[in-house]
Amino acid sequence: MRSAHHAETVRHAEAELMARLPEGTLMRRAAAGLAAVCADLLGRVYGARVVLLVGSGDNGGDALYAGALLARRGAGVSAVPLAPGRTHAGGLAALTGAGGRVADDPFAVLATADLVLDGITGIGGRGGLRPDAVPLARAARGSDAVIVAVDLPSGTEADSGEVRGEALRADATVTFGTYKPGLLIDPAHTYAGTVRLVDIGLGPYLPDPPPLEALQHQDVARLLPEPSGESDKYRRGVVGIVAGSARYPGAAVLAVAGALRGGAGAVRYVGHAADAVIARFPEALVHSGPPARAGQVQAWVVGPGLGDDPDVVREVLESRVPVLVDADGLRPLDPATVRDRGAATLLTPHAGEAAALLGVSRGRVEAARLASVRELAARFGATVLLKGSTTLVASPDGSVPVRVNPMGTPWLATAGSGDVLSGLAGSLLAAGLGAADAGAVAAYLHGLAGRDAAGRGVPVTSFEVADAVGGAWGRVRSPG
Ligand SMILES: NC(=O)C1=CN([C@@H]2O[C@H](COP(=O)(O)OP(=O)(O)OC[C@H]3O[C@@H](n4cnc5c(N)ncnc54)[C@H](OP(=O)(O)O)[C@@H]3O)[C@@H](O)[C@H]2O)[C@@H](O)CC1
Ligand SMILES: [K+]
Repeated sequence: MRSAHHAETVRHAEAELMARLPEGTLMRRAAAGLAAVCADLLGRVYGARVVLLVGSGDNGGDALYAGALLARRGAGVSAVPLAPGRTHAGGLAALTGAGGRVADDPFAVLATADLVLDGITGIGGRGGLRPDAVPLARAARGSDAVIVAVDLPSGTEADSGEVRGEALRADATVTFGTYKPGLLIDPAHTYAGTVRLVDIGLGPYLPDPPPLEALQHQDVARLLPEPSGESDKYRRGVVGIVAGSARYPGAAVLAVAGALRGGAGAVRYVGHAADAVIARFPEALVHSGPPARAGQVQAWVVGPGLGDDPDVVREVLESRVPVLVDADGLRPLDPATVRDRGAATLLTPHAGEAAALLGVSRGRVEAARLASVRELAARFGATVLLKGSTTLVASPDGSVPVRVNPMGTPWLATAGSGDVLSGLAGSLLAAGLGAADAGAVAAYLHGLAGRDAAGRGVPVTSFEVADAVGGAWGRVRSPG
């Protein structure tokens, strides 16, 4: 599991740890880890041209100490202070002592740099880059240099992943002590490049559980349902899929495709696309409805391609089993009805649907994904999976960590992809996973399957993604 903590929490942990250590130890640890990553990226340090963009705080200090270490190994290191007079004094002395210098012409050194370290702001930064930093960030981006952000890409918000203005686009980010939420959540995530964590010993001082976490293979493997020796198909769970319409039969077929790969013992389809479903998946049980008469299920999925059918959504929500509501099912949703349910509810909106539920613009949801998913979960008293390239899963209890899916891929932004995901997550619900686990595991497998299906670098269809889920499941179980 990868954990992320907010800036304020990191500061508290840092203060506790620093009280036990000689002054400057943490910054030296951070700088050593940072310099090691830079050396790795450069391949050959001797003779490399390194430029440090140095802000007024400790983020700049980290860059200066790391620059000093690289200078000692023979790199030509130039510092560009953005707030001369407020530059970290110890760091600047270390750099000049090691043979580094302050650049006379920042744009000239940036034009020929091999590596640029972004030490403008870290967890103390607010808002986007200030006007004086913007041309420097652009010059760095316009050069051939590898750009390494110190702790965070400057201009991104550590706690929320928001980008309020211009920010520096890095190829890699070296972060200290713990991940910051912004490194894992879009839009800031896309500015961070590859993220490397340097352990500076903060672990014992950070709260557990964290506010945000990202599953990894072994976490998903632990959560996957496992049929026991006595399982028959009904004990393994039946998932009911209420989806599709005469107009959109394809959504039903795709949701069933996802559900068949999610570990439930059987898939019961209810609706107007039964012929299309059975033609493609003869193993599915089909019923023309209504859902209450279709037979027992351990979880329902309602919504993909359903069209306008508020009555069927209401009927499914009245059931006593977990319900996943997606797509058209989200439109008629009333918070009180969902809050009053006796079983778990998992809502799976994309940004546009989340915006409609919250009564805000889609742009607002996309800019503030973490706040939006939390707000929805609180308002509906439900687990909410907000789709996107960094899918988030929030629980109704705000003290439970929000899960961020690290496996997203832009290849999944394709028609029908969400239908497969909802079937898959519903199947995991029927197999007995809790709503947050079902959502996070489904997003993970779906992302991995999307990456696998697009492995040849060609566009993928949603069926191909569904087909790749089995392989993803196997790989998570036995990596390598
Ligand atoms: N905590 C830890 O465990 C460890 C922390 N370490 C490191 O310390 C970093 C945090 O350092 P920090 O607190 O000095 O803040 P930092 O991010 O350098 O910003 C400082 C100043 O920048 C300014 N400023 C604000 N917004 C701005 C903007 N948009 N554009 C330009 N400037 C802006 C503002 O000053 P102002 O100009 O407003 O007076 C603000 O006070 C952390 O990220 C990590 O790298 C490691 O060394 C070891 C362990
Ligand atoms: K930075």
